[in-house]
Amino acid sequence: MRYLTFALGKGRLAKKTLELFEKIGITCEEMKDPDSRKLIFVNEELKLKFFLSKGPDVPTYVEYGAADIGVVGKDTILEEQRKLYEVLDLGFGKCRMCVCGPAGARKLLKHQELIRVATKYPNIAKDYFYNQKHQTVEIIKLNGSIELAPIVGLSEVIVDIVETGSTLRENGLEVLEEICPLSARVVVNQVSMKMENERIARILTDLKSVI
Ligand SMILES: Nc1ncnc2c1ncn2[C@@H]1O[C@H](COP(=O)(O)OP(=O)(O)OP(=O)(O)O)[C@@H](O)[C@H]1O
Ligand SMILES: O=P(O)(O)OC[C@H]1O[C@H](OP(=O)(O)OP(=O)(O)O)[C@H](O)[C@@H]1O
Repeated sequence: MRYLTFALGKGRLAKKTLELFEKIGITCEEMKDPDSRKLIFVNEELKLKFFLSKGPDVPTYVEYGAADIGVVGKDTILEEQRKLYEVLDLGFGKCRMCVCGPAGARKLLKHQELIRVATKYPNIAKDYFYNQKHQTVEIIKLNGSIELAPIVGLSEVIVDIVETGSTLRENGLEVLEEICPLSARVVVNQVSMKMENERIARILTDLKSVI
């Protein structure tokens, strides 16, 4: 039997993902060591391998078949636009993709003005403004602390993740429009889905029974 390989994002979703796998009897003790710098872990008995990558790289590993299965946020799936199957909503990592800014920016959106949009998610922002709202905007790609952009005058609004809303509140910003709800999803390589259908289907059934 060949190894089934799982790609997990090493950020916020990792702990809950491992807890969920543990509930269905898939454990990888080694992965829980917070001091470890090791990136790939093997469970010989179950013939499974797990590796930790940057979240946005999970869909890449899965598309190319370097991983059979991945767990990643819906935001990353939408942004990366990789060829894969999204098969299960795990129901954790819940948050929303939103257009945010100071209250005063509301009228700029309403009047479809040519505004600047700062974001870590340029593809999601483009799709929302160009295809859904038919509003021409300038997209400015940032890599983090997106809420800074409207405060320092880099952009009028941002497209970013909102979970509790604390970051917005503490910076005098608010949700202006909601783009879509987000949560952690299981993704599967398109060839693995056929070649390893039985094993993958069993894992998905087990996961569904505990979420
Ligand atoms: N408050 C939140 N902020 C950001 N992401 C969240 C939040 N709540 C849940 N998530 C989900 O967790 C996923 C992982 O987020 P995390 O911040 O750990 O890594 P990342 O932003 O993908 O990568 P990095 O921070 O290393 O650039 C996100 O893609 C999103 O789906
Ligand atoms: O609604 P809240 O609960 O405040 O969470 C949302 C914030 O958390 C994320 O940032 P993160 O901590 O990943 O830092 P980053 O902006 O540097 O990526 C996200 O980009 C928001 O800034």
